Amino acid sequence: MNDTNATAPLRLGTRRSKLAMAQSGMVAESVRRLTGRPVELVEITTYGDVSREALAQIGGTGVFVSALRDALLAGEIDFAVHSLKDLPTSQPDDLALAAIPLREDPRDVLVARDGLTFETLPEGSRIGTGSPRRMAQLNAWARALGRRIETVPIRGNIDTRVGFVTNGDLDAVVLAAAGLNRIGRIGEATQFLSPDTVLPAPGQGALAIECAVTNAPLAATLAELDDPHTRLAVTAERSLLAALEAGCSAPVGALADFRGGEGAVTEMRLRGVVGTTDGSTLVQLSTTGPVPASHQDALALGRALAAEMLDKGAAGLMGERAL
Ligand SMILES: NCc1[nH]cc(CCC(=O)O)c1CC(=O)O
Repeated sequence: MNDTNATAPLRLGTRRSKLAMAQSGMVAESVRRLTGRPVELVEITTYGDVSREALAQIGGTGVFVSALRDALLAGEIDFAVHSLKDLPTSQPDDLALAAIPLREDPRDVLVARDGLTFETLPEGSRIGTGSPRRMAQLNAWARALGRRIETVPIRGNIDTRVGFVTNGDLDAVVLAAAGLNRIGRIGEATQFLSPDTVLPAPGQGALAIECAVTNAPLAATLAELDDPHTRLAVTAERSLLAALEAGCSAPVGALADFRGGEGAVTEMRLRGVVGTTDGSTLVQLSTTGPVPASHQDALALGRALAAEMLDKGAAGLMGERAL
């Protein structure tokens, strides 16, 4: 590792996409401020970047992360930044999630032509998303409004997906607010989708900073960038996902948020949804209780809500692999 020389640059492994570079750049700046050491970006190509298959069909989780993890374990880089929602729920023993910084907006947004919203899009509008979770909830929403929409499977980076609207191929696309914001295009969102209607992916909007467990001094330093409430929230969300035995491409949404009085946070609410991609069936549940006192308590909360969802028929919906 690099810590033998306290002035040597720290090597931050990153994917080449605009989003990954933006996220890595933000974290690099924080780590520079924290350590006083230079941080060097090392570009790495992952399978998720080169594959042309629909993400839901590649089958495995973590297509964006394995090459970064290989580089960490090979000692080619010192740390890596991931979108937490792209990380598999099981953590390898030899890698540490050293920090989960304060999460930004977890919501999905609509980017529609002509400033339209979900409610003002004309009948039969074509809405692009490659995510079974988004399809299920958009179709359920349309059914509830007595409206007809068509969800169209797309993939590609954020610029490509927004491009389907600007070039006139689609009426709208749905994206994560956080990603759009990080690449400087949040101004093009025409509607922020309330989690009451569309729950985001578990961990959406949060970053994960990972390093090798053997690099204990670096892990301890990076831990200063951790936000404990964000970590509790995403731990519960990901525990729910794991307990439903669902991968990152499954039609599962989850969001934990905090409530309290007089500035003090006292309660955490966890909401979860699973559905069929046609939106004909959604199992959506919520639980609220004291802020989990530990990582173990957050895991237990996610498992408990998942068990309730399975009781209500979620198991039958998990088998479905979208498109
Ligand atoms: N699926 C890819 C992906 N992974 C993370 C983000 C956005 C950033 C985040 O959620 O932190 C996106 C783009 C999107 O879903 O629109």
